[in-house]
Amino acid sequence: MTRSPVVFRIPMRTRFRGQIVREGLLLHGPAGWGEFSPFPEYGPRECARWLACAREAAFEGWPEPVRDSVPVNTTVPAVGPERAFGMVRDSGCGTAKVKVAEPGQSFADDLARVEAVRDALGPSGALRVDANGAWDVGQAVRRLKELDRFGLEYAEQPCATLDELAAVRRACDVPVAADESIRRAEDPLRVRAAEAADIAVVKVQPLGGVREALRVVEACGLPAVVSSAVETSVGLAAGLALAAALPELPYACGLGTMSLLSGDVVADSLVPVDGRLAVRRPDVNYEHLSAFEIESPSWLRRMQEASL
Ligand SMILES: O=C(O)CCC(=O)c1ccccc1C(=O)O
Ligand SMILES: [Mg+2]
Repeated sequence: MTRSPVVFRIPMRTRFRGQIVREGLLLHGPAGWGEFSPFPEYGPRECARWLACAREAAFEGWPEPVRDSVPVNTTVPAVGPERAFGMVRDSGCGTAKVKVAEPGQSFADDLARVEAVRDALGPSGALRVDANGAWDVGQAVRRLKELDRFGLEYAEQPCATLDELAAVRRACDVPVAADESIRRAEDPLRVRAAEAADIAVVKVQPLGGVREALRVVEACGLPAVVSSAVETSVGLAAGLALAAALPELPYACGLGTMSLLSGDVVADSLVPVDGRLAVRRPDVNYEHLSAFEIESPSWLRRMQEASL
């Protein structure tokens, strides 16, 4: 029996991307549950791809995995150094991604957070930063050189545009990863043509599902880092299916984001153990779900508008 869509609202443990709650809609079909949780600022055109991902999960299921677990990074929001140290130590992950250049934060705050994360990881850990496109080329080059004192694996979206990313790449040794330039682009393949990045960050919801993301990665020809959009374990499972199905997986995935949410809609959450997620698809648990379920005609409308 197919169930009606359910809307959830889950408080975040710390503010992330300026948000304090994560909302979305869960869609049920013969293949299981899918998550439709575009960010508030996304319009119907972008939302159509997010919905395609939920529909693939609910009606088709995913391609066969080629591995049974995947390495993940822990994600460190714009918190103070003590908190950042504790989050990384408690995560058990050997790779950490640190948010930098967030509104209201100074570069001194970023430096202190990155230093604390390096201390928590030890010298053998991998440390990446994500500026969400906030720097201009000059700032990016100077700041990445300074942050690289702590040893950077790569910098995610240091600047907003492809031309800027290409300029940063030419001027600095830290590898560049494209996130928003893939996630919000009409044509994600332009990243490669512009020689704007060394690495492609791929998220299944904004790309339109696991199969579509596999096609984008193949056509793009860059090594992929599979990441979440901070989803419940229903949405994370789709990202995990992509990471499990990619022919090559050279980097830890940004799928260790359950720790950013205060609850989940499944009983057996996709939480990493020793820095890895076992490849599986947890089922919705109605007791957990009911704790976060809300009435929301606006989410049903958002889904309809994304279908037009
Ligand atoms: O990559 C990760 O570690 C987690 C995902 C993440 O950072 C993220 C989650 C939601 C929206 C934007 C981003 C981002 O990478 O900028
Ligand atoms: Mg990013």
